[in-house]
Amino acid sequence: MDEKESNKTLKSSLVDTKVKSVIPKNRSEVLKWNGWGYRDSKFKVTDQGMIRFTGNRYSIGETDLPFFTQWVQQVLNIDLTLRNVPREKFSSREIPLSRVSTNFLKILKEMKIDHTTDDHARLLRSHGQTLYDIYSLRYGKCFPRICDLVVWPANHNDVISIVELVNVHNIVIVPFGGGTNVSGAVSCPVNENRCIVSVDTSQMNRLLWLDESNLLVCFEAGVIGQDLERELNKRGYTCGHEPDSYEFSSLGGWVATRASGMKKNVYGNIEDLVIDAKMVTCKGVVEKNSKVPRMSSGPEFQQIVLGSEGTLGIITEVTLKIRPLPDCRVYDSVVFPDFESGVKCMREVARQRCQPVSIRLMDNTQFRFGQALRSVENTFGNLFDTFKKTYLTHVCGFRLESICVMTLLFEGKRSKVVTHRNCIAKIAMSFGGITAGERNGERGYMLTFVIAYIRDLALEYRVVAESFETSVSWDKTLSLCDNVKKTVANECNKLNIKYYLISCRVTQTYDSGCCVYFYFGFNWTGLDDPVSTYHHIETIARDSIMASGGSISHHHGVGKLRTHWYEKHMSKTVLSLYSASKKMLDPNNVFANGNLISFPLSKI
Ligand SMILES: Cc1cc2nc3c(=O)[nH]c(=O)nc-3n(C[C@H](O)[C@H](O)[C@H](O)COP(=O)(O)OP(=O)(O)OC[C@H]3O[C@@H](n4cnc5c(N)ncnc54)[C@H](O)[C@@H]3O)c2cc1C
Repeated sequence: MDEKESNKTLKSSLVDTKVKSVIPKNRSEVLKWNGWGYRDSKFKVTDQGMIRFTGNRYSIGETDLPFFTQWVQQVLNIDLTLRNVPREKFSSREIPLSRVSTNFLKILKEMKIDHTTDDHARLLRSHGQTLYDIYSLRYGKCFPRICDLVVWPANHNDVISIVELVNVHNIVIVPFGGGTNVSGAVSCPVNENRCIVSVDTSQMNRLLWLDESNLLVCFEAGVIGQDLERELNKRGYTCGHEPDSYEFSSLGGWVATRASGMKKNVYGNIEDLVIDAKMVTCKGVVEKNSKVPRMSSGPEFQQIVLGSEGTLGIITEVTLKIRPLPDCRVYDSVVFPDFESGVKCMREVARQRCQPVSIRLMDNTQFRFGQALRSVENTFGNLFDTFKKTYLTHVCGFRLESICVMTLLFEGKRSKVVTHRNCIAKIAMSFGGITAGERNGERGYMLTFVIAYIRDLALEYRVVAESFETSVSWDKTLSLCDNVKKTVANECNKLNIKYYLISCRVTQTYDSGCCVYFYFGFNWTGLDDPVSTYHHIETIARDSIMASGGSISHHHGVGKLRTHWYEKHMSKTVLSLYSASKKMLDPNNVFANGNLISFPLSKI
């Protein structure tokens, strides 16, 4: 290496920058306290009875959505004049009192560790984004148990001090990243009598170093996805990890839940991106002592950090692979006569290993739903505009009731993207697919971020909804989708639920299978307890997933919601291995958030 090159490495290695986050320490200044996302962004019904998306953060902002308005009325039989107004906030009387001792608070003060016992700060960090969480905040009772205290470590050393301290004082720790989990992962166990501390990692978000020679970066674990990506983009790089929640979820959360981003085909899932992750446990720090790309040195015990879900320690720093920013991004889309042709095409693309950064397939219901989310001005180029509709139905012989759409995102050098696009188009054609253009592809990806806001509107009009996902081998994909849809439909019929939606999309592909993501929602008019009913049907759907060869989760993790299946589907030896690790790393069970395994470890 010449001197100039080595100086560059040295210079780029010493970054250590505090990142100014889009999300302030007082989260509710910018984020909703009782729903998804930014406070200024939401679906609402105007005085004219039209659904509109507010704010200008997303491209469908500040426009009327007449087709969507019609769609919700027809499919879910929603009466938009009957709004179920959510509560403004809980009174202090409704929020469980903090049980922290004054002595412990005094010690934190002496140690200069930032903390609060404020009611709303504690409440905000005691839930994720499950239907139960959000429904309870808006219409139900406050959670029976919330954390007693929030602490904000400033760095790795603060975390070491906190972990030592809670062991001495027999206090429970729940690590908190972005709070976007959909598994009950940060909720406090109801029967926990010890004091519970939420360790909010958000102030631990420095870019520690960037190694341009080896394409590595090290961030503190509290950095939020969009902040991390912005800091890298400024310097000409990307990490390419883009879960649909990346605007609000944290690096530590991604590692702790084994997250998957939509661009995993090129950049990898989080486990492919992480070179090293420091985790502070009660018995010391788990970390590697070198940042090499691969090692053959016995079982990699350090992997235990991935998917640990806050049960073993606190992740403080993560070293990730990065890539130079791509020259261009190109969207595309393909229409298929039916879901089966689409799945077969995706399977062939995976077999030839020519997936672009992202490839997704929406079923007919989701396709229609996506088309409904357009404004009047935006009709041109849409698959439902008269010309295209006529072409698809009369010329190609497609039926609007069965067509589905594959959306594609390509990144890289322009010339390569062109070749890649042609290659996919050729495969798609052999399965009866017809290219539907960039615009439909781009809309598909933009809607990914906006769809998450719909549930809050739905709740206001007596619709409960949630998503659930799985991974499955290719040979079982179609039957799994079919079985789950039928199971849900049967159960809805049994329960006399007339207006519901169950739809799916294939979101990730692998050599041997894919990830399937379901949306399910129903109009609960006439039912007493919509959340329990939802939970009951989702449980039956998950049983059907497992019986159809699917997994407990592709990326949402286990949390508390899926412990039942985790315990059933892991072998006894695996459970004993986890139990032994837990007892060794956390002998006092201070990381007692109750994720993964719900029964006492002594029973294993
Ligand atoms: C709209 C929406 C879209 C989503 N899309 C995706 C997606 O595309 N892909 C995907 O993988 N997931 C997705 N999720 C799920 C969720 O965003 C991920 O699980 C995410 O990784 C959670 O990160 P977080 O920072 O919000 O973690 P939190 O919700 O704060 O915590 C999740 C778990 O991780 C633990 N944890 C957090 N930080 C640390 C730390 N530093 N050390 C130790 N443990 C820690 C917590 O204790 C908890 O057990 C989505 C969720 C929503 C609501």
